[in-house]
Amino acid sequence: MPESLDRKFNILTLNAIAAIGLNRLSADRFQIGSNIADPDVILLRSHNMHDMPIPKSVVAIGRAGAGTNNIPVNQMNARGVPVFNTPGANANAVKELVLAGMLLASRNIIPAIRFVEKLQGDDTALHQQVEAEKKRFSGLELPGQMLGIIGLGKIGRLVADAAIRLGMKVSGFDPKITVDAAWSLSAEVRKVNEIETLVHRSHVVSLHVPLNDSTHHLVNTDLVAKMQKNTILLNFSRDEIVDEDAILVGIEKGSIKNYICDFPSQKLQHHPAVIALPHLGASTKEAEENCAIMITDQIKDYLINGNILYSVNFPDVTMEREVPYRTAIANANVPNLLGQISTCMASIGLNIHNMVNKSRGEIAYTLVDTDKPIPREIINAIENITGVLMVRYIPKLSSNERQ
Ligand SMILES: NC(=O)c1ccc[n+]([C@@H]2O[C@H](COP(=O)([O-])OP(=O)(O)OC[C@H]3O[C@@H](n4cnc5c(N)ncnc54)[C@H](O)[C@@H]3O)[C@@H](O)[C@H]2O)c1
Ligand SMILES: O=C(O)[C@H](O)COP(=O)(O)O
Repeated sequence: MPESLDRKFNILTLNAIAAIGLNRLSADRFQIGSNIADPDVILLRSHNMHDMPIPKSVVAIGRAGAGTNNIPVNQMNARGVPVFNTPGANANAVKELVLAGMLLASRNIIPAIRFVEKLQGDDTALHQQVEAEKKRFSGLELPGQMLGIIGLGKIGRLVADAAIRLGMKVSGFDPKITVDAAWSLSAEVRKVNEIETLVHRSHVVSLHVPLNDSTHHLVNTDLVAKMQKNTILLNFSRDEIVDEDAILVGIEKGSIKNYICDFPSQKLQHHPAVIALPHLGASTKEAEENCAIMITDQIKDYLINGNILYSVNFPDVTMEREVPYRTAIANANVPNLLGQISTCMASIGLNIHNMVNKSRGEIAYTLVDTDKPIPREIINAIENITGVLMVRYIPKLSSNERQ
């Protein structure tokens, strides 16, 4: 058995990943560190990978979290490298911060706290100033207010459920909603087909979309102009989903009462109507642990069995192991590649025991189990087929073979 089949997998971490997750990768099979050469896998949270060279050795990238805009996913497509994330694992943490933001804004809590901090005098003086000035911070209650949610995925749905329980009315806009997400949505969420209509009807608007070309500056001057007077706008998704100049104009003109976000910027810093948190949405012990457990389990199953679950660029592909000899192939989604792969295997009389092939956009992924081991020259021949992007031969080694 070639040495390379029995070596440890190298895992490079670019951010701190909760130990409860990393501990699932046993030391006999995985070497993990923040300074590992020739990594098989890169694990990260928000580290920006766009400007770093990604070693040729990398066969997967695991994002312990939801957003993958910090990862060059298109570049990985071209290399046949799946990028994984952890849908839903930090959704409750974000939901709680959205609720906090909504309450902070609707009850004017931040300026009220600042007012109290500046009070001077003895208790009698403090009491007099409090009672004289508290009307400045009078707020609104949430029941009956309309919350408009843009993006009804893992987080948007939880925000909708919580808001309904608080007595709010909820509308949602999500032209790309998945069937699963639609099934799990409360029947009380009113579907709105145009984003302009949604913001026009809402007292509070919350953004829960990924950042990509189609959502960049989704909230722009035109959309802000459609908002009701005194809208509370929450952005716990990504900074570039809003045009910050449009936010400032909206505040100036009175259509935005408060902008609450998780992404501080120089332009918005110190603005009295802006509440900015330091990207805290997923920063709870529970979310960090959920994400770490989920991503390490996905990566382990991919490295050892070739199975893919929750990738943002590859289809979900899993197959039970009935025989030890498995090959995983990533290729361009073009005609006749499967035929060429099976011809390669048949050329030395290899019998295919089981096979699964799925495609997603321009990528296809195949798991092939054979009754016998595959010689290196056949793997090389498959690698040389035009359109094949990555081949991994991942036999399940017996304890004898592993020694
Ligand atoms: N602040 C934080 O710490 C934090 C934590 C987690 C996630 N996030 C951000 O929140 C985003 C959403 O997370 P999620 O877990 O809910 O993801 P998700 O994939 O479950 O949901 C995203 C939803 O947005 C919808 N969508 C896509 N484009 C849209 C568009 N143009 N208009 C309306 N809807 C659109 C999709 O159909 C999907 O239903 C992440 O991509 C990430 O950027 C931030
Ligand atoms: O997309 C996400 O999951 C969040 O933005 C969380 O990012 P973090 O893992 O860096 O806190």
